[in-house]
Amino acid sequence: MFENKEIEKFPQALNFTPYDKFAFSVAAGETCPQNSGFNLKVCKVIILGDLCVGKTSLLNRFCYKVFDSNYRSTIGVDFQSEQINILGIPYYLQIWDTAGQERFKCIAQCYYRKAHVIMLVFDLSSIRTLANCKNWLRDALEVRGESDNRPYIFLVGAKKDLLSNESYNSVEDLALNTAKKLNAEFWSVSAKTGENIDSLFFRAAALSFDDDLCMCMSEDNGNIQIGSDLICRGNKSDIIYLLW
Ligand SMILES: Nc1nc2c(ncn2[C@@H]2O[C@H](COP(=O)(O)OP(=O)(O)OP(=O)(O)O)[C@@H](O)[C@H]2O)c(=O)[nH]1
Repeated sequence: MFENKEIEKFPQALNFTPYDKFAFSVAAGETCPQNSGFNLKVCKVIILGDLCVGKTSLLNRFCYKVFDSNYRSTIGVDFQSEQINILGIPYYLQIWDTAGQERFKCIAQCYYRKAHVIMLVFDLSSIRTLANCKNWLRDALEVRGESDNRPYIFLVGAKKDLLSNESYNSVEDLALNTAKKLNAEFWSVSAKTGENIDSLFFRAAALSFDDDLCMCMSEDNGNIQIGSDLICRGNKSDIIYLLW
């Protein structure tokens, strides 16, 4: 069931049985047995950042594979739901696009709660918008409920197509520095060319999916279980590694 390259990286995969594949489908809720204890969740992503940095374009490129060079400011908030498949397992990304305009901030903040992923977007060709990312993150974390987990943070440099290699390299250093301070992963993307857009959202989904799967699996004497179903022998981190 696993590719040779995966087995090379992870020899224990040889011990996995065809039942494992079934088990992962069960984990996705396709034929979820009663009391399996697994409830597949949606990954909530919120996209934040200054006016006109490219938030809506990011969403449109990922969900509709289109790019529009005309600018229409977002009013309040908007959202799209996108299904992706991870090893054949359906998983949902609920992506919230917020307005960069200050006057809509209060409205958008109502939607920040329980986010699994925060994407802080800045325009690679406007360094000022990078500096503001820390404020967007501060505001988003402030409205988090006490029981909410800390979301995964992505610092996303948009409009990469507008920069020469030389200017990109100097912005990248600054962005990496900022990402480190914010405990974020830095990604540079272009909604115009599509560069890195799918990879960015797949990465966000993968991290969130890992968490969901980890929560639903239990480990007992080297047996991995979902609810009362034995799915394989090994340990949880090995399985997660195999999935990605
Ligand atoms: N060249 C280039 N232009 C882009 C890219 N992404 C967005 N733009 C342009 O930048 C402008 C603003 O893009 P939007 O996606 O609307 O920006 P936004 O951050 O959603 O703006 P608000 O909704 O007002 O906060 C538009 O004219 C887009 O066409 C990109 O990757 N490359």
